[in-house]
Amino acid sequence: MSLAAHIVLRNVAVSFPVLSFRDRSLRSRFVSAVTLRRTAAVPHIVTALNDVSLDIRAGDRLAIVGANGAGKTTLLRVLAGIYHPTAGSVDVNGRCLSLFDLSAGFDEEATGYENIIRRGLVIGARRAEIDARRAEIAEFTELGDRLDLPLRTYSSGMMLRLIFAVATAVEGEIVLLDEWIGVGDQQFRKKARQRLDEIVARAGILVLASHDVDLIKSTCNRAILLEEGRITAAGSIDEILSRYLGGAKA
Ligand SMILES: Nc1ncnc2c1ncn2[C@@H]1O[C@H](COP(=O)(O)OP(=O)(O)OP(=O)(O)O)[C@@H](O)[C@H]1O
Repeated sequence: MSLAAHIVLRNVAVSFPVLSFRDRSLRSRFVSAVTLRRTAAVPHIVTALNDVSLDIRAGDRLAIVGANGAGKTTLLRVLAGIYHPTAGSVDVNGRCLSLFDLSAGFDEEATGYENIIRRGLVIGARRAEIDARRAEIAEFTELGDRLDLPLRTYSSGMMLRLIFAVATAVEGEIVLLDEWIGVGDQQFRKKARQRLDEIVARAGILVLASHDVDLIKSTCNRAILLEEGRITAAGSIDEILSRYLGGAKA
């Protein structure tokens, strides 16, 4: 386990400027089309994270808990360096392995082999590292010659095998996960689960954003509750889960 890994967030905010259209009725769209007048776009700011401060140290298995839209994925993306905060500071010390946003980096027209490289770069691997592990990744997928075919010809189970094989061939001191990736058929699932367990055991830090109470309880040792982009509680798993589940026994 890496003892150097740590993450410090201070007063982090993430906002998205979006344009919304106040009146999208059929009538108003017809009038706009006939008069060539454009429907007024209304600028709007969505605040996904607000004033988030957090210290995560080696040995922490942190669960991010919260309702839909609370900001969990946005927080993972900030930790992964995909989003830069609009306010506050983010200090991530250690290499991140991003095992969420499963479809990011894939190209439907590229072959399985080409996609191994694309996806590897997206999750944080270096090109030389992917090249060195190409054969091992290919073997883990058990897809054989199908790796020479374009991704659009893959079934969803085959696609998941590829995603998982790439993800687990790369080491990370900090592992960022949303759900435990449930992959393929029974035989592959067992092999995948074992590999993921090893990765998590080796990681200095695990951050897991999930709605799965059993997974959180079996994996994490501390938790935060996100509500409308803010951390409203931090503490033990039982404490945070019972608060999240509305006082029901977790
Ligand atoms: N790219 C974006 N543009 C505009 N708004 C966004 C964007 N990404 C996220 N949001 C908004 O930010 C808020 C937090 O979204 P986020 O995906 O982080 O929530 P979440 O807790 O992961 O939700 P879920 O449990 O449903 O996956 C939501 O209101 C969402 O609509």
